[in-house]
Amino acid sequence: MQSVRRVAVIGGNRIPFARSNSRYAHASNADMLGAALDGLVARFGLAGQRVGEVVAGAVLKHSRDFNLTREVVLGSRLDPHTPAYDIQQACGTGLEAAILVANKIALGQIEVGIAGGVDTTSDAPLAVNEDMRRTLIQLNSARTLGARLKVAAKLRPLQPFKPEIPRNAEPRTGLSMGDHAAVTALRWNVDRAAQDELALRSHQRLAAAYDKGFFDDLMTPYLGLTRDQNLRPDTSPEKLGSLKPVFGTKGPDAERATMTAGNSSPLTDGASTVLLASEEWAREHSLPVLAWFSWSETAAVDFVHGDEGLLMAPAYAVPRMLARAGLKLQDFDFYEIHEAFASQVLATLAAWESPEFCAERLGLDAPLGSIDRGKLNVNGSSLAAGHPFAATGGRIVATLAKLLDAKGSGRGLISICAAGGQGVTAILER
Ligand SMILES: CC(=O)SCCNC(=O)CCNC(=O)[C@H](O)C(C)(C)COP(=O)(O)OP(=O)(O)OC[C@H]1O[C@@H](n2cnc3c(N)ncnc32)[C@H](O)[C@@H]1OP(=O)(O)O
Repeated sequence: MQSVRRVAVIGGNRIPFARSNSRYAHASNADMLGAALDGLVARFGLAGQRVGEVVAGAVLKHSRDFNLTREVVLGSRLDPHTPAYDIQQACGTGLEAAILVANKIALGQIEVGIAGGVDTTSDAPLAVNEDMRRTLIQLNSARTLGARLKVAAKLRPLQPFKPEIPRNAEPRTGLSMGDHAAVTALRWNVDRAAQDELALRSHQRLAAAYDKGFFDDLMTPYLGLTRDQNLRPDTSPEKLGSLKPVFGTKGPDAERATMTAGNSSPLTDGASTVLLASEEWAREHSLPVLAWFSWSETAAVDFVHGDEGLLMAPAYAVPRMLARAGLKLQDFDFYEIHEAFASQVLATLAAWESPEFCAERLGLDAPLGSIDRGKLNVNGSSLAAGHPFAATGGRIVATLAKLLDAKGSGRGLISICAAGGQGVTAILER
């Protein structure tokens, strides 16, 4: 096997993210991923080229989209001989796709690849209920009129019309992501003011990045949007402070609920793509390297039987990755911690500062310590940009790579929590 090679992040392209049921209400996952990919192909002159692999995914997708990514590639200007496939690791999908592509490049299996992700909650796959589904399948395979009538007789009036609507909830607990995060917020004493402050900063920083033109070469306008629709440059501590809690509002701790629509990421539609390549490929194509994709780690927590917290897996993944890379938590110029909820970011930082957590859960002699908050999500994150689940990883990789390129040297940490108690993390270097 070939020895490990350096993996270059060449650039990214996404479409502006839209609020659910708004500007992209009539766009499908294929439309949006196609738009993000078309922009990437145009930006890097990839039309007609056979790329080693395209890996992407969607958390919510229709059954017709069994290999959404391949369909999107076939509809793109890439050479149709480009292999492509879907993966799914909830909100970690986009970053995990980048890790898969990076690993193949590192091992010399491919020279260049594209990672991506897309999601829409506006076009969520509604299914008919279980009884109706089975009956329809039987009806379709019944061979004679008599057999069909027999199956059709099983249909009860109105019953067929009760759909199964996908819920943003954990199958094993029935709790939403937000309600899980609310339990963790209490466990780590994350207060409301700190969450609102993080949210405010996210909006201010994203707005400033747009004003500076930071996203000009990372984004393609789509369906009339040129900026993320959720961005509220005019939000204020007063407005954020006036919003009512929406998660953790039931049960004995309802009075202590702190999570609102302002300090939670919104339901969002959007897509992103990232171009990764070997150093040689970048040189041959005269494309500059923004950053190197150097380390990654995933972790999972037992949120069903244990008290680790559904969205706390990055708190475990990052220290493992640091140990392998021989780095300290403070050895970074940028920290990109996905803002699923402000409370999730703050609980993760509190865990790394906690001597008890670091000793008992991570087996460390000393806590990881605190980070320079000025280096955290410097161009905003999901609270302001929105969070189309599988597209968030690509947004973050491209953003961080460009930040490192602009700085000229340094290191950035990516941390993404995901449903199912998983966390996907990575390090980019320049
Ligand atoms: C691993 C992971 O990433 S887990 C995360 C997965 N994602 C999720 O779970 C999504 C969580 N989010 C949600 O479910 C929804 O967005 C909710 C429940 C938080 C909010 O939904 P909605 O109530 O539809 O949100 P909406 O956008 O209407 O906001 C509610 C109100 O807050 C206001 N608001 C929201 N954000 C802000 C802000 N930053 N500043 C000022 N006002 C705001 C809105 O204007 C609206 O006010 P109005 O009622 O006067 O019109």
